[in-house]
Amino acid sequence: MAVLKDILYGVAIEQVVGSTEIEISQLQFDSRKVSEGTLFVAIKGTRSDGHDFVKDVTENGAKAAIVETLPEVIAEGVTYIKVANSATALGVVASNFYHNPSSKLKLVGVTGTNGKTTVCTLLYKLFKKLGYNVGLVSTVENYINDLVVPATHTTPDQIALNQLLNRMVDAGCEYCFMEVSSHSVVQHRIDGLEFAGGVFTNITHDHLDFHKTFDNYIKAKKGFFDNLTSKAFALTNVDDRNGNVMLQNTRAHKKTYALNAVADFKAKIIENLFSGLHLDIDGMEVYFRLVGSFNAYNLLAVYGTALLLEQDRTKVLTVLSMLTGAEGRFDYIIAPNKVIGIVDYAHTPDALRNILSTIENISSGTESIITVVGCGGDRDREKRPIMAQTACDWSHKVILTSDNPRTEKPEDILNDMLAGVSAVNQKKVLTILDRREAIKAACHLAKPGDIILLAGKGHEKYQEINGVRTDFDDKQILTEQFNLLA
Ligand SMILES: CC(=O)N[C@H]1[C@@H](OP(=O)(O)OP(=O)(O)OC[C@H]2O[C@@H](n3ccc(=O)[nH]c3=O)[C@H](O)[C@@H]2O)O[C@H](CO)[C@@H](O)[C@@H]1O[C@H](C)C(=O)N[C@@H](C)C(=O)N[C@H](CCC(=O)O)C(=O)O
Ligand SMILES: Nc1ncnc2c1ncn2[C@@H]1O[C@H](COP(=O)(O)OP(=O)(O)OP(=O)(O)O)[C@@H](O)[C@H]1O
Ligand SMILES: N[C@H](CCC[C@H](N)C(=O)O)C(=O)O
Ligand SMILES: [Mg+2]
Repeated sequence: MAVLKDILYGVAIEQVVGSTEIEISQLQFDSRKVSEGTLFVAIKGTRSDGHDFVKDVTENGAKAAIVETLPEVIAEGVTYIKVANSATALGVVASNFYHNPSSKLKLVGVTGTNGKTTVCTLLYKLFKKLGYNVGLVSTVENYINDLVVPATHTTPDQIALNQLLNRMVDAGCEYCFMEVSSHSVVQHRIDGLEFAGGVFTNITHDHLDFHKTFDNYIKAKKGFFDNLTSKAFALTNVDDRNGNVMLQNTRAHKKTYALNAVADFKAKIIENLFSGLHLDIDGMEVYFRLVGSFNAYNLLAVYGTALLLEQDRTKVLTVLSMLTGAEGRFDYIIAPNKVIGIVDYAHTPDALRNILSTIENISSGTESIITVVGCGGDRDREKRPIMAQTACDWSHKVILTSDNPRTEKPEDILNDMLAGVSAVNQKKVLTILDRREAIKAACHLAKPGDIILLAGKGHEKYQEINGVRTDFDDKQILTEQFNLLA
């Protein structure tokens, strides 16, 4: 419970109709979940407009509504707060309602097309091992210290996020590492939060269905840094061509990391092996268990963040050298007949190219690389032909299959992918709609020593077809198939 006036603190109010001295029992932006005493926040979404439900919610017990446009009929006993942006207002109100949790711990946000989960998960594991109570907000799962809280989004909505952060504060967490998706910046899910720091990994092709242009996508990521305060740090990858763009208008302390460019935190790859990376990191030679040159960037981002959070350099590197990455990222198993299977979450062209070039670099050159890959439905269509082409360019055999078709026809997605397969590559490609059958086929094709890459689903435990999620786990299916191989 809270008094409306108190939780409106910091909201840019344009007009108030009714009393703000009323008790609020819960916050809600979904009319279907309103109960007695709710403060409803009307948000214009991608499919509908919350303002269309303001009348319904007041009939169902809502006592107040935050709106961008006042309704024609003002219900008696209901308070209306008019603002310019209700999603931003929700961020501020949710923060107040849950006692401003982000100001009570050190919250670090990580943004970028790829590497967010890896960097946040490593930071979470590192700070736990350094002896702190820590929270994690990530695509795979959220953590309140040791307690797992299932994740629904990469970055939760304003209410879920502040509620989660509040539980972290109650559990004594001193740090929280969270992924900041570009959707969350544009939809103001992170508004009202106080960040101790922001980290940028990279930006490459993805989510153009939502952002429409690459420029808008860059602006979305930059928006996160633009809103950091002068007390925060902004750590960016300056080997990425847009790394410096993130720092252009930020008030935060600007810090950089790179393998190639001049930067505050530097690393060099000494060896990149199947067993892990051997790096020179700020003049110290360290072995890490993560594989692939892209992970040198992730490790460097983690190292830089830990130092900016005033941790001891030697302790950080010692712990970091023992850590494994996030579930479903370069997760490999070896069959009894010595076929190697790798499950990875590469679901963008850049990630797919990185993972396949890593596999090529660490393979002996005599084995075949068999890639099983699909593209998500109701998501960026433009990446589909590019991902198929990338798979062909770096593999000996490619099986195109389904990866969460959602509400789209799986055949249509495969046709979009096939458009990227050149005439010369046609003979490499098979299309098998059913992902389980595609994995089985890859296992049948593989000879001892060959490498199978299952890309795109990583940790996911479901396949979403026609809006229905059924149990599906790439690694489990691969393990079953491997056990059948003599
Ligand atoms: C495209 C997108 O991002 N959609 C998110 C968005 O929903 P929306 O804009 O479509 O909402 P809408 O259906 O148009 O409704 C608008 C408003 O009316 C309200 N409403 C609607 C119907 C009704 O009967 N009553 C009612 O009150 C809704 O609650 C909402 O407040 O706001 C919702 C509430 O915060 C999110 O749950 C929803 O995420 C959907 C499920 C989603 O799939 N999002 C993905 C694309 C996403 O966010 N991904 C990113 C990153 C991915 C990555 O890691 O690369 C993430 O952070 O997870
Ligand atoms: N720094 C990086 N640069 C490029 N590719 C990377 C990097 N780190 C990881 N990848 C690739 O991207 C995939 C996804 O990594 P990760 O889950 O860490 O990214 P993410 O940014 O959290 O993705 P999402 O947007 O889905 O939340 C990995 O499985 C790997 O193939
Ligand atoms: N968080 C990303 C993950 C995509 C993973 C892939 N398996 C897919 O379903 O497209 C998204 O929602 O776009
Ligand atoms: Mg993620």
